[in-house]
Order: sequence, then C-alpha cells, then structure tokens
Amino acid sequence: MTDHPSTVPAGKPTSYSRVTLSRIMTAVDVNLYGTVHGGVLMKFVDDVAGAAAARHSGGTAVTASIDEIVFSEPVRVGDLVHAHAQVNWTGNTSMEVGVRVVAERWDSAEDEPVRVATAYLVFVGVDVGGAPRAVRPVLPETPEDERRFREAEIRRAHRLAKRRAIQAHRAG
Ligand SMILES: CC(=O)SCCNC(=O)CCNC(=O)[C@H](O)C(C)(C)COP(=O)(O)OP(=O)(O)OC[C@H]1O[C@@H](n2cnc3c(N)ncnc32)[C@H](O)[C@@H]1OP(=O)(O)O
Repeated sequence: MTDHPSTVPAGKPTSYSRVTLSRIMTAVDVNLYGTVHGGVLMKFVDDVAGAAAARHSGGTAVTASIDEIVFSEPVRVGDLVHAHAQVNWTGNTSMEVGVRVVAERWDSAEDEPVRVATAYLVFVGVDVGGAPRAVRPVLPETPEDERRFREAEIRRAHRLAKRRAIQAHRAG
C-alpha cells in the first residue's frame, strides 16, 4: 500500500467525464461463429472507460481491474456500436467506471439500439512515475447517478471482502 498526498482536488459532476465511443463492426472483428469477438468488445470497453477516467481525473489513469463484464446479446458485422462510459464512484486514488454498450442493428436501423454488454472497471490515477495519485471526487447529479454510486460501493465492499476471504483461506 502506497502513501498518497492528502490534498484532494475539487470535485466534478458525473456528467463532466461522460464519454461515448462509436464504431461499425467489420469482418475482422468476428469469432469462429461469425459474431463479434468478446475480446474486441472488451478492448472497446477498456478504451472508453480509460477516456472517462482520464477526463475525470485530469491526467493518466490505468486499468486496475475489470470487476464485471456481461455480454447480453451478440453483435454482428455491420452493427453500429456505441459504448457509453461514466465515472460512477471515486475513492482516494481509484475510480469505478461503468460502461453500457448498445448496438444499432445494420438491418433494422430504425429500431431502438439493443444493449449488448455492461461492464464495471476500476481505474487508478497515476503520476509520471506510475504511483497512485489523489483523484477528485465525483459528484452525482441525478437519482440515477446516486444509485450507480451506491451500487459501486457495494461492488467495492464485495471485492475487498473476497480478497480478505481468499487471503485468510491461503493463510490456512
Ligand atoms: C488503460 C490501460 O491499458 S493501463 C494498462 C493496464 N494496467 C496497468 O498496467 C496497471 C498496472 N498496475 C499498477 O500500476 C498498480 O497496481 C496500480 C497503480 C493499479 C495500483 O498501485 P498500488 O501501489 O498497488 O496501489 P495501492 O495499493 O496504493 O492502492 C491504490 C488504489 O488502487 C486500488 N486498487 C489497487 N489494486 C486494485 C485492484 N486489483 N482492484 C481494484 N482496485 C485496486 C486500491 O483500492 C486503492 O484505491 P483508493 O486509493 O481509492 O482507496
């Protein structure tokens, strides 16, 4: 565990760091079954989450962990895919970023976009030497932001409890 400076920069509202990346999936993105490879979507998710974390923290931020990624519907070649990211929660040096991925089907462009994936990632703000640095607090603005903030706290509590339980198990 590293010591971090006690000065915390002023907070930013959730909307400040909200980012969307969009792209059309192509034949090079597919797996053996002809749908888009999960790894392609994971890279896309990490990219958009990293952009939101960097924007919120005003500097470099690295992926510390991917808490959860759920693929709810297949993505197909030609679909226009949008990944929406926002910083849900902040700690001292870490941030939880939530990502919602939706697809506009190439052959039914007038239908509502379909949710194809959801992910939660933890990023840590780092200085030029790669050491964790304090990040400004995120300030939830809407009831939805408040709900995401509280649910991020639940995920963090579970993550820490799991780590403690495994350490205790290994210690015998
Ligand atoms: C965008 C990209 O592609 S980046 C490339 C992929 N990622 C990387 O290369 C990152 C490699 N990892 C690292 O550099 C380091 O492990 C770091 C910077 C993430 C953490 O450094 P450490 O010195 O271990 O951190 P330290 O123990 O002081 O904890 C710092 C914060 O990180 C959080 N953290 C550390 N490890 C994890 C983890 N596995 N999962 C979630 N959070 C974590 C801590 O909870 C703490 O949060 P807080 O300050 O808000 O309470």
